[in-house]
Amino acid sequence: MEQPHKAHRTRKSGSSAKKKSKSDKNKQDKKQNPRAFAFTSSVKAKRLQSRAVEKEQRRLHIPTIDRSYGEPPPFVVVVQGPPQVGKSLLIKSLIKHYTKHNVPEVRGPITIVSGKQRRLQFVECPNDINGMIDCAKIADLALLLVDGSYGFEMETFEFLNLMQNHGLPRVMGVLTHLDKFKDVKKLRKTKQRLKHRFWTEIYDGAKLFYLSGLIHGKYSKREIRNLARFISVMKFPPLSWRTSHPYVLVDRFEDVTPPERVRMNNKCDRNVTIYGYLRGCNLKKGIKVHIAGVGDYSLAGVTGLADPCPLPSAAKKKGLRDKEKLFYAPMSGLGDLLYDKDAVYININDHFVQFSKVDDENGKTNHKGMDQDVGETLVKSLQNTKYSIDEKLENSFISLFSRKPNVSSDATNNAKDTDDDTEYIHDKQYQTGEGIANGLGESQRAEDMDGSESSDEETDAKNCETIKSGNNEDKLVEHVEFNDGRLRRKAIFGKAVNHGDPKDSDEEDEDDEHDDHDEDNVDYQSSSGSEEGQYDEFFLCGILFSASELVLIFALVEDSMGNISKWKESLLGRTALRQSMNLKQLVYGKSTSLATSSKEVQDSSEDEETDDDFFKPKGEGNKKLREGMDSGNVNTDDCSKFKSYEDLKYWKGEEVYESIRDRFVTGDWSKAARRNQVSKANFEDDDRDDAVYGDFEDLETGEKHEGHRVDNSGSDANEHEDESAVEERRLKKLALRAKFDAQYPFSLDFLFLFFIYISLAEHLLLLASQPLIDGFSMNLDADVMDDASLFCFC
Ligand SMILES: Nc1nc2c(ncn2[C@@H]2O[C@H](COP(=O)(O)OP(=O)(O)OP(=O)(O)O)[C@@H](O)[C@H]2O)c(=O)[nH]1
Repeated sequence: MEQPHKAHRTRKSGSSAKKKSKSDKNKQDKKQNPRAFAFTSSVKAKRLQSRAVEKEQRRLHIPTIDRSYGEPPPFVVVVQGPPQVGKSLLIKSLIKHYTKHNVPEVRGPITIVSGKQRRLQFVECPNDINGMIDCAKIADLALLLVDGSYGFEMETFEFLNLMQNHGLPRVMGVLTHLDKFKDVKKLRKTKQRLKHRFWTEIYDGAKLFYLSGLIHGKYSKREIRNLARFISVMKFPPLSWRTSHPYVLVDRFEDVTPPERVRMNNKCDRNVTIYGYLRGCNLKKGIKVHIAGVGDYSLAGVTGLADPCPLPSAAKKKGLRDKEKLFYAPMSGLGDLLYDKDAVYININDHFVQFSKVDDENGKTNHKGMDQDVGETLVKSLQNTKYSIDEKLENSFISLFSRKPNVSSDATNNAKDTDDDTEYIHDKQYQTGEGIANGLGESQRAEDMDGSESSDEETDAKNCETIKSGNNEDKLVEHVEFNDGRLRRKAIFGKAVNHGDPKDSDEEDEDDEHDDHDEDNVDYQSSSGSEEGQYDEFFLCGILFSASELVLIFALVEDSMGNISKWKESLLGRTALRQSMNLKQLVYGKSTSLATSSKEVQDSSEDEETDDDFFKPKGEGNKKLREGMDSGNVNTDDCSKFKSYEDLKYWKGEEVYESIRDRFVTGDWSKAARRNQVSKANFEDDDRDDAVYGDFEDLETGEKHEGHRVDNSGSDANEHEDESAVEERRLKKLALRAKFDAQYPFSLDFLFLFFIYISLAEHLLLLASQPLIDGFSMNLDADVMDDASLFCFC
């Protein structure tokens, strides 16, 4: 008989029971059939909604009306960068990518068809300011090439600035020469730093491409493809000024002046035909045109020609056929034809030409025993030259000024120690803006590069006269140096000075230490022992002392410091020259007082060996000046005025004090009246004296001038009458006063004192009634208190 199985008993305790309860709980928590992407919390829902709205908002733009019709002209891609950065190579690589053709030389604009609806015209920006200005005017896209191994150079920022002034087109950065970095870590760091700087200068998130190096003398195909794709899909918003003005980028021109006219007069007016795509708006016949670098001319006529590089047919198909990948580069010698100003050249590839290079080692030709022809030798020697004249000229440069700065021998040694092939020339400082594309409203200051390797920084600090002030991050310092056999103008921002040689990867590990060191370097000018510190001191002195004193002080410092302070000589001279000349001096000439004071300065500087003379109190000079005035030294202050200092009274005398006192209520008025009479009499006497001096004889002409003599005899009687009247008045006054004194027994003095006492007594009473400090009161004598109360109540 079959026994029934025992029913499974679920565990109530133990590990398996625990596990079971846990899984049951999870099952309960999980919602049945939850909907994908549906929100469960209201907060999350709100957040999602606001994010979606923001995204939508960001997509909205002010609509730009594109008024162009027909086939759009090719977009101009300007490739710009400092010399030898790889501009030509990039253009060649891009053209190779788009058209599968090799361009032997980049000359003039090169037009290519890059897509079904798009043509591009590549232009290499020349390395001169005029070329940059012209290119900034026409660029739809600017590819800014930067030598990554060296850092930013001034050309880049100059061009950015120019573009900003002409309406900023699309800008993309391309870093080259990155293969010079041996250390990956350092490469990564440099890339990051340059990217952030680029963002700071243009706008946050501006595109920066990296070309990691050369493969068989060309950039990597993958990198070029990426760059080309980016250019192909890029949108070029029309710039308003350009769309309303017609302009032509000339890609070919021909001189069509009749040759006979040129033969007759080489400097006759020429007729030139120019070819190019018309951009902006329509061009009218007879309109005045400006040819960049040439001048203003009137157009004789405009003709529409067949498109030399047409867009492919509009048939619906994917991509371009090879046949449709057209390009047009009339100045670059493409298609073996090169158009020049007055000629057309046919280019024959080198491998078609057989040069007879069969010379032996000694340079003698084995011509089957025959002697070599002179002409043949000349041709062969021409063939043997390694570089053409053009190349030689390009590589050479004329230096008008001595390149080496007058640095101290120590500094030069230091520079040599750290970097042998780098010679620093000078620094200039610029103020960069808050970022070139501020107008776009999207630029934000990215975090500044953190300073890194400072091995070269020390040399920078020593060799360059860098003037730093204010916010260092905004300062763009031009740093001219001799590097790689040519002059380069490095752009340095604030504390991020030289980011270093890509080869010195060993130093990278010590970054942190160097960071600290960097900061030290930034502060080098504030260190007291440095020359910069002394420079500050100089200006401090300039504020505290007048120019003449400054000269003296420096003379003393000069003596005590010997050769150390030699650098101040020029400053000293300049300060002495810059002694301020005021308007009065310019009009009336240097007054004698100044002359004397400067004489004094000279004298004292001559006697500067004696310290006693030097340490004179500050007001000494002024005192002497005053003495000079007192002794009747006229014209000391203003030549135009005559001021006799003898006439002035000496106000500090006891007598004068008394006379003043008598003029107040408390004084003796009668005395004052008497004194007045005396002074008046004196004054009249003086007048009489003046009258005596009034007549004189002109010795030159023999004429005699008589002063206005006043006949006093007639007026004597009147005088006596006046005197008696004054005496009468005085007596009257005295009588009045006596009467007043009789009425009021207190004199005025007494009344005055009386009022003072009253106010004092009030004060005392007040003090006595109030405890001074926590329960302490003033213990005053009972008599004093009585007196005080008496005063108060009377
Ligand atoms: N190692 C290395 N060399 C490069 C790189 N890019 C360019 N070069 C080399 O730099 C040299 C100059 O290249 P070009 O394309 O003539 O430079 P450029 O800017 O047109 O020079 P200019 O027209 O004289 O201003 C060439 O020998 C290139 O091979 C790079 O990324 N790495």
